[in-house]
Amino acid sequence: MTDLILTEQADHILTVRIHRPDRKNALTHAMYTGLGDALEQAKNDPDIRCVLFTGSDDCFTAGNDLGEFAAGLPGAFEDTPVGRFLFLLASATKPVVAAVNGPAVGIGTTMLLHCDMVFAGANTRFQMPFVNLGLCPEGASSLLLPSWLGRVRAAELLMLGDAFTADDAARLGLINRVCDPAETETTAREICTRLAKQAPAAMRATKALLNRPTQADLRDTMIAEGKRFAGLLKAPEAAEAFRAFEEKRDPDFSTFK
Ligand SMILES: C/C=C/C(=O)SCCNC(=O)CCNC(=O)[C@H](O)C(C)(C)COP(=O)(O)OP(=O)(O)OC[C@H]1O[C@@H](n2cnc3c(N)ncnc32)[C@H](O)[C@@H]1OP(=O)(O)O
Repeated sequence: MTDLILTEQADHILTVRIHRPDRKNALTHAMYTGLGDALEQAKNDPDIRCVLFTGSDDCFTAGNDLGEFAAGLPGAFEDTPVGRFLFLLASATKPVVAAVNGPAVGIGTTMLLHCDMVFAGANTRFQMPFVNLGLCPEGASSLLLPSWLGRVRAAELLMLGDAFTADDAARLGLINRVCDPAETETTAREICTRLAKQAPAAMRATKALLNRPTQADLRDTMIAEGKRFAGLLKAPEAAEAFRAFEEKRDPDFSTFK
């Protein structure tokens, strides 16, 4: 049980809030377990008709805790808390909405690819800096981004790993709306309220049909990504990237082959 993931159930909506302000909401194994537990709760409780993921007005999440990354993955990807969370998210049958502000880094961006609707504050900075960290894509982003955005746009986001704005994300079709950061959560909650009033069986069928084109390959993709990711985590390139982050400098990959 972690107090860094806060849940609240009201009006048929389960709000799941990432709350680790001193570390920019960076996600630890315990926090992934909390996120996975929340999705199990949503799956099993018929009173819950919609899930809302959020952080605070100035931060969604800085992605995986880099200190924990340095210690490697605790087991095969599919057995880790992050693997369980991503599988549960990708197989959720009820609508999932995200309200995002500030940094949404790494899994903070890729988890949104599995949300049904995403509302982002104008202060949001999305980023998938996997290669910049000596790592590779996760969360089935290597499957979903090229199929939705096209190969070259996906390669740009994943290979350069630059941050991009909420306006960029809206142009790419990755989010629904750019909001005033103070109103992102309220806007998302209004949508959740409407989703929770919709016919549940029709909603499940619609979600299943929207997911159908990629669903069969999602799990295999995540496992393939997870295998490479786990290998790269143990390699010197990632070690250099993590050291550089700690030392607040750019990584130097010039000597690696
Ligand atoms: C399977 C999942 C994969 C992934 O998610 S890969 C992605 C991993 N994440 C990252 O690479 C992001 C690393 N963090 C950053 O780049 C920056 O932060 C931000 C852009 C998110 C925010 O920058 P700024 O506003 O300048 O804040 P700050 O001073 O860098 O951070 C405040 C404190 O939070 C700690 N922190 C930030 N991100 C992480 C993290 N991901 N893991 C652990 N700690 C983190 C810092 O170190 C610092 O702490 P102190 O105040 O003690 O210096």
